[in-house]
Amino acid sequence: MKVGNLVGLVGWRGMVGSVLLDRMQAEGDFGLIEPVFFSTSNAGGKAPAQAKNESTLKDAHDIAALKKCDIIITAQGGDYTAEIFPKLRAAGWNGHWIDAASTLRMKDDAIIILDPVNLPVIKSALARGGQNWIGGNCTVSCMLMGVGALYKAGLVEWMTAMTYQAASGGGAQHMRELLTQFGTLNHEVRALLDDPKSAILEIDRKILARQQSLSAAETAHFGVPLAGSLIPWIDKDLGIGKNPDDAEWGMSKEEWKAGAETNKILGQGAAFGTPHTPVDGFCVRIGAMRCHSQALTFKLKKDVPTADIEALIAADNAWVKVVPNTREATIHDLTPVAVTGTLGIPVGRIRKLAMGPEYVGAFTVGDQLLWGAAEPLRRMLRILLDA
Ligand SMILES: NC(=O)C1=CN([C@@H]2O[C@H](COP(=O)(O)OP(=O)(O)OC[C@H]3O[C@@H](n4cnc5c(N)ncnc54)[C@H](OP(=O)(O)O)[C@@H]3O)[C@@H](O)[C@H]2O)C=CC1
Ligand SMILES: N[C@@H](CC(=O)OP(=O)(O)O)C(=O)O
Repeated sequence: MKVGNLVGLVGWRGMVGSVLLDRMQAEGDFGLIEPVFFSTSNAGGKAPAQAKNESTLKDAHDIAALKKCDIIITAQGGDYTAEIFPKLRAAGWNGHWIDAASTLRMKDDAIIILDPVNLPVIKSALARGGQNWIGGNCTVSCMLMGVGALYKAGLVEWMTAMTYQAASGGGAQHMRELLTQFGTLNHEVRALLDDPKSAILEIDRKILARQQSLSAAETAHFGVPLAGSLIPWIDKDLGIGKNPDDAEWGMSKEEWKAGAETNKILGQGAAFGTPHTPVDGFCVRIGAMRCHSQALTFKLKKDVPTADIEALIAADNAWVKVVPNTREATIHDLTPVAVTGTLGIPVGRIRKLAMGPEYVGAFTVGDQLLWGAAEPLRRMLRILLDA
């Protein structure tokens, strides 16, 4: 059945929502829909420029107003989803819910959307009457956009991902806090930096002293200094399982998502214990702004020549780009600075590892607000409108 085009937008003013609106504008999505803009804080206020007939903001808690929409896209956050989604469904709404938040991701009736990787999974759920379409974890989505080809080819026995995740993953306030910390540290040693004869160990000592004395207000969001440091834990502590055989033994929630979501996106068993490809590693917050980077190690099911691996990856989708494994290409093309604000997903450092011919390393970078959050949502909208 043809899906209607009355589209409710919730969370459009936030960081993810703003990136989403920009992309929808750039791709002409607003020409295909009748948008209705909602707000949790400013109902009755002026809707943004993309509004057509509905020029004022509706109340994002008004179930009756939400119920009129054929499709709702939300980047408002998990608390909003947890509160509103069950009420809407309980009120009999059977429209399509497209969501950036993780709340519903692992529900049986939800599909994690990343169509360049799992269009068949999406199409088959749509044919079965699926209505809940949830964006994946940013790190997982960026990783699969880069190396999904190896999974699709059935080559992966297992994979580890060691991540270098940007401040934006925590939200806008985390980005501000990181930059403020950088500024504070720079200010601390400014005079010494300006003097070419000053001693570097004196600068280092002052920086460390300032990092260690940052106040609670200066570390309110990350909890500890991030500028000039790193934090090897992201998202909740899942705690210690009942016994060491528990798959979740000692994992952070971000690390758990790597295995659970990768397998669910691919349409394989999502839970540990069901047939799945083991994916595990360590997730680390670093002082980048909005690109997540990852060092990947694969154990392949067989020895595949490096050139064939590169060719498979390069041919997988329109956004992935293989970066030659040279110093020059790597330092210019395989960094957050090179990738930020683009949909490009470079994959480089592809090489066989010393452990044996089936062991392959790779490094990939992705803008976590684009492929990691906003882009899969607007592409799902287009899939629904085209259905
Ligand atoms: N940040 C990320 O990397 C990712 C986030 N997500 C999901 O998206 C959700 C939203 O994330 P994010 O966009 O970072 O959250 P934001 O905090 O930027 O925005 C969320 C909402 O906060 C309200 N808000 C209050 N003050 C402001 C302000 N000064 N500027 C803008 N909005 C404001 C807005 O709602 P209103 O207009 O109704 O007041 C807005 O929609 C997350 O909770 C998460 O579930 C998913 C993937 C990645
Ligand atoms: N947890 C991610 C960001 C994020 O929002 O993830 P999720 O959508 O899985 O909650 C990070 O901190 O980098």
